Amino acid sequence: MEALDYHAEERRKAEFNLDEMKIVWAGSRRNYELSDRVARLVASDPVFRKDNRTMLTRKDLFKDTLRKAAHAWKRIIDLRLSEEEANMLRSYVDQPAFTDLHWGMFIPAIKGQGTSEQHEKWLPMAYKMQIIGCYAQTELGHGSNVQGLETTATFDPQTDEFDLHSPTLTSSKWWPGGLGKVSTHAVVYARLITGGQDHGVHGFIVQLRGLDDHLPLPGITVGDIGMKFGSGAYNSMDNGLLRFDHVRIPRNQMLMRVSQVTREGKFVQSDVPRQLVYGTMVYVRQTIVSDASCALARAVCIATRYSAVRRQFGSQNGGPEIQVIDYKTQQSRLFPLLASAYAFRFVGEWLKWLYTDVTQRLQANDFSTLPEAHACTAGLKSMTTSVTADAIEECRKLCGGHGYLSNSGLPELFAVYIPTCTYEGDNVVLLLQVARFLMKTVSQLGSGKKPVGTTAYMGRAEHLMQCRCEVEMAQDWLKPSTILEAFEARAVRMSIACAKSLGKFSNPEDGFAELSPDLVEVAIAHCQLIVVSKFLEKLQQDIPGKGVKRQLEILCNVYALHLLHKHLGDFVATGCITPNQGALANEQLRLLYAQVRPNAIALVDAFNYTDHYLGSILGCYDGNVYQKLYQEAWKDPLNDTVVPDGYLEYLRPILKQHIRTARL
Ligand SMILES: CCCCCCCCCCCCCCCCCCCC(=O)SCCNC(=O)CCNC(=O)[C@H](O)C(C)(C)COP(=O)(O)OP(=O)(O)OC[C@H]1O[C@@H](n2cnc3c(N)ncnc32)[C@H](O)[C@@H]1OP(=O)(O)O
Ligand SMILES: Cc1cc2nc3c(=O)[nH]c(=O)nc-3n(C[C@H](O)[C@H](O)[C@H](O)COP(=O)(O)OP(=O)(O)OC[C@H]3O[C@@H](n4cnc5c(N)ncnc54)[C@H](O)[C@@H]3O)c2cc1C
Repeated sequence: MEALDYHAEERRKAEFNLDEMKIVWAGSRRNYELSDRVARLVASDPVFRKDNRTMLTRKDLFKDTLRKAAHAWKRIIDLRLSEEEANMLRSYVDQPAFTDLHWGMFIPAIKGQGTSEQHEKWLPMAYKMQIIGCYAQTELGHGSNVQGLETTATFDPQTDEFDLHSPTLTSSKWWPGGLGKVSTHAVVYARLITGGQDHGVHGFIVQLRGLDDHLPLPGITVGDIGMKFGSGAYNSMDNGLLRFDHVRIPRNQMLMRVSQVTREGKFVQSDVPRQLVYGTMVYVRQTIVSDASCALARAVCIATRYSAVRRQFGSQNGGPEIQVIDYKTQQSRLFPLLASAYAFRFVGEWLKWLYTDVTQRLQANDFSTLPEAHACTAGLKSMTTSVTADAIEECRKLCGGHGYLSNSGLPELFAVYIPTCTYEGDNVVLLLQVARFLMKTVSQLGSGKKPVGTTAYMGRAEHLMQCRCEVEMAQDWLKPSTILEAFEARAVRMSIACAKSLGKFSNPEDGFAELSPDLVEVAIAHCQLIVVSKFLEKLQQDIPGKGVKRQLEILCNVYALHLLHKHLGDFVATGCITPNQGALANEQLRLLYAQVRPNAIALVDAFNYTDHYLGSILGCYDGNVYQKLYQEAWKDPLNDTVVPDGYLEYLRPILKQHIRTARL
């Protein structure tokens, strides 16, 4: 007998070819097929079960993580999975683990900052997981201010070694994932000191634990920093603390691509910019943008499917009540998030291209695009994670009371996701980096140096400062060039206004500090422009499949116009549009929501998430929500007994006392 599909009617309404949309979402047919195969592999494996995760104690959760990581590694070896498939498998296992840092930061740090000899020595061991590494940069006293780190690595020419030391309490390494209980090695960031001179922060490969007994090596104190936000969630990760008491490592364990220390103890700075020491962060920020689209898509998939099942009010003549997805307020909260998931997917694709391009240039000693790559990765990491974190919470509210249940999947998704706003660079700190880059670009506008890449629009500042939006009717807002010009004009006008205000300060740094809230807004406007423009560029491509391009055009317009509506103050105050044109944009937005509505379920089906990965009763594919919620409730350990533990000690005496009091 065929299983019931509560969404069948919704699926029939779709006006586009779902299979083709799945390919667009995955990036290519090949990606789709790989990802689909790996997702099913994980979903069908009982070791990767995760429905009981939030009930586990920290110790049990951690052991479960080790078990899953070991099993994942076995599957990767047995099935001879490629690096790409292995990464997919780890992400579908969906449990933060030391392996994220080993593959995601330790190996990239060695690859990006190590010499070829260091690659030859360390990478084969790391690839085979004969050593496991983490990325130990942040300290108890400093995270954002990397140049303020206190751990020292002092060169001793007598022994040809570095002496690693934690001189103060605040110099203790604090937060690195995988450090607390697992890593045998770390790339440690410390101040390099030679001949009494401080050369700033550099990376060093340091062994932390014995490879036979896993015990900390002499001079090393290491442990876990404790429970974090939420149940389950990021508590599967052993974020750690680490102190060095004059730990000795050989000279050749300093990562020496950017600068070197000779046998005599001479510090040599190569032609490579010192910012390359920060290269791993650029790499990870880029991956975080793609991950944002996945997390956002996941929350939106849950909220959309549930909104189609849930009915409240409006029954007529005893007929069914209204599906909550048909309420305009629900649509105006949900559909912009759906559009944002697609928008972040495409900007993530583009950012991956940008990162690959800058990496190839760096290999050829062309460092010209590094500042832009830094600004784009920093800004988009910040913007996409902030939006996604807020969106997950919004999706929880969109699911009403049931969204608050752990088995909706949303509380744990929120808890696991929100630290992305902090790690790999606090989002405000990163936006200020973007603002610096923009102010520098504006200051060079008169110099004849033509802005390129994502700031090319500033080269048309003269036009953008005085252009007038030509929208007269709601449908005029559907013209891509109209949308793009409005976003460009807003970004350039906000930038130039801030630059002018900065010019009033005698000390530019004082001005930057004073105006930093405005500068953050400028950076956000610029990042939103990037996302809108990359979505529009995507639509220039040949996109096959009945109705697929049309749906993407609708989503792109929803994305852009909801931003315009949300930031109407900016657009009107800078004179880019009139209040009436703002009202027309809102009118058009309502019409667009009506066009999204029949396609909503199919648009989230296109993410191709398995029920295992979604981990949500409210978001399950067949929509059989109520029966599953009811069955699940009985699985809670509190329901193992009819009368709860503690009744005799604590409840009964009160109840009896109540009876006695009543009798008095
Ligand atoms: C190979 C297999 C791959 C397998 C993949 C496996 C899949 C996994 C996917 C990946 C998942 C990863 C796991 C996720 C979990 C991550 C856990 C989180 C880890 C961490 O949090 S690590 C710690 C991160 N810490 C930070 O981000 C600190 C933030 N602070 C900074 O970055 C900098 O200090 C700051 C604030 C940007 C700059 O401070 P400032 O003091 O002003 O800077 P400097 O004086 O040092 O330099 C100024 C100068 O440099 C430019 N700059 C700054 N940063 C960069 C950079 N990154 N790149 C290029 N240029 C940079 C800056 O703009 C200034 O330029 P000027 O021209 O103005 O001088
Ligand atoms: C779950 C998790 C995992 C992590 N994993 C790792 C890891 O594997 N390896 C590692 O090395 N680190 C790791 N970290 C540390 C992380 O990178 C830092 O916490 C992060 O970079 C933020 O730095 P901070 O904690 O010093 O924040 P702070 O800089 O102290 O931020 C506190 C507040 O001050 C504000 N602020 C700071 N500077 C400025 C400024 N210049 N202007 C305006 N406002 C400012 C911030 O916006 C924020 O509101 C992890 C952190 C978390 C939460």
